[in-house]
Parts: sequence; C-alpha cells; structure tokens
Amino acid sequence: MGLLIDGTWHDQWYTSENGEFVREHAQYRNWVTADGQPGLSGDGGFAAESGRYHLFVSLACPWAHRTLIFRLLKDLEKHIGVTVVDPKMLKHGWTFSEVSQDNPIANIQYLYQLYIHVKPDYTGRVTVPVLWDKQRNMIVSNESSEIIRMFNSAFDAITGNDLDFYPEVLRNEIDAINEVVYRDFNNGVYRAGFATEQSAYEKAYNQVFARLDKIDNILSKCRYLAGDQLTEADWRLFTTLIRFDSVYYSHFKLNKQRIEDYPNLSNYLRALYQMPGIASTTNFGHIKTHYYYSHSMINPTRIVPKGPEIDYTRPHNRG
Ligand SMILES: N[C@@H](CCC(=O)N[C@@H](CS)C(=O)NCC(=O)O)C(=O)O
Repeated sequence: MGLLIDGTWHDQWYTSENGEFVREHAQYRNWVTADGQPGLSGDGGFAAESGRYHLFVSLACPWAHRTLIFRLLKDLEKHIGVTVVDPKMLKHGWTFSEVSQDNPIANIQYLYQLYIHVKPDYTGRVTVPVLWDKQRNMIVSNESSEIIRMFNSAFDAITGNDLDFYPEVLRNEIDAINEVVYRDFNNGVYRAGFATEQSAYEKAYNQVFARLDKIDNILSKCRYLAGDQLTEADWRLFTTLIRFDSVYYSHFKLNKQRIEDYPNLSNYLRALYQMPGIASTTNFGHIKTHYYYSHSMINPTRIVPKGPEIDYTRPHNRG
C-alpha cells in the first residue's frame, strides 16, 4: 500500500491526524455526458460512446463495487470493459495479476503506472475505481459517486435503458441521505478500522452504530432509503453493508453487532443482494482476501478468516 509523490511510488501506510484516518479527494473529476459537453466538473470532450471507456476495479472495494452495480443495472456491460485488479494490495499497491486482453494499456503491471501515464508527476493515492478513456488515453474520473451518476444517464440513448436511480424529484432527499451515510457509514467504517488512537476509533464506532440504528428504523417504515423507490442511495449503502459481517465487524473492530442482527437491515440487504445480477458483482473471496491480507498493519499474520457462513440467498420479508 502506498502512494505517488511527484510520479515516484512510495510504499507507505496512511498518515493520520490525531489518529484519525482522512480520505483524500479524488483528483480526476471529468464527466462522460451524452453529447460530450462538460459535466459538473472538469473538462468536456468525453461523449458517451460504445466501447470507448474502460473501468479498472477491485472486487474487494466498496467504491468500485458501486460502479460495477451501475454498469450492470444500466446494461452497460457490452459497452464498457472491465479490468479487475488482484485482491492483494501489497507494496506496489493495486496490481494486475494476469494480463487481460481487455486491458487498454499494454504491459502495465501496477495501477500506479496508469496514473503516471496520464500525469508523469502525479502526487496522491492511487485508487480504484478508475474510468479510462481509450480514445484519449486518459483517466476520465476516479470518483465512484460521479461515475455512477454518469452511468445512470449518459449512455441511455445507446443502451435504451432509461431506469433512473437519481430521479429529479428525489434528488434533494437522496443527496441528504448520501451525505450522512457516507460520513457515518461508508467512510465511517474506514475511520474505525484505520484509526491509530483509541479515541478516534471509538468516535467512529459510535457514529457507525448510531447511523445503522437510524437506518434500521427508516427501513421499518419504508421499503427503501428514499421511500418506495429504489435509488442510488440504496446501492451506495449496499456495498458497505454486504462487506460488514465478513470484514468490518472483525477486521475493523465494529463488533457491537452484525448486520444479521438488525431485523430490517438484514432483510433489506438480502433483498438487494437477490436482485438480478447483483450476486455476480459481489465476490466474498476478493473482499476477505483483500482486507485481511493487505492490511498487515492491522492483521500481521495475514490469516484470512474462513467464516462467517451467512446465506444471503435465503428468503427475506421485503416484498
Ligand atoms: N473517492 C474514491 C475512493 C476510492 C478508494 O478509496 N478506493 C480504495 C479501495 S476501497 C483504494 O483504491 N485505496 C488505495 C489507497 O488508498 O491507497 C471513490 O469513491 O471513488
């Protein structure tokens, strides 16, 4: 695990402020749009086209998982290729274990090489997901929350799929849910797991479980987070929920209770998992191997636990 400083790779763990993990902002923020006009940030010139864009993901990563789910839900699999990195993120960071024919750049072994291909003096962390433009040979975006918005609508004319997970009328509500779910849960689990001081860990732990209690309560009254309709907010929650009992509960010391122990959340999680295709985007082998093996600072023996044995395909009560 490491980062690039002026284009040179350094193998180094996260730095923290008062024992608190602080996530770096993504640096590539261009948008693919239907007609190539600029999006909410960055430059224009990234028109939606079949076969032009490629995703680099880790199947372990909850942020990358969002993009795979949207690629599936929006019928983009034929139009956007994928390269999956090795689950073990070791001293060179994310690594390509096999040479994939789909990989748009020949002969690269490490994800950081893609970052310096675009910007030889890049400084920052090298993260997945990455949305790559094969035509212009550059990174469009490395921010998952924006990649899923692009996937939600930019390619609709190509795919004919106009399912909308960010509908105009629910946008304010979805944005408000995303903000607190990101702060307390999606990123909260990392703030607990990567804390290097007791107080930072306990603060994050309390936030995680307070948020889970609130969400479980919402789900006792509503089918989905924003009401009756399945939205982006649910998928953003899902990718952290599905990793919780296998990894965050033990590896990140979030052991107050499991998602399985929440009456509404556990059923909701199974309902989402059982939606067509979603199980195929979820790889518990990569998830467990990545966290337990790569974070030797947290788990120096690198032993990957065998359990838990949870059957996410068993029935749920969510209609
Ligand atoms: N803001 C980014 C965060 C992505 C991110 O942090 N990905 C993790 C994997 S789960 C990563 O690649 N970490 C490598 C590192 O920080 O060195 C997004 O949501 O796309």
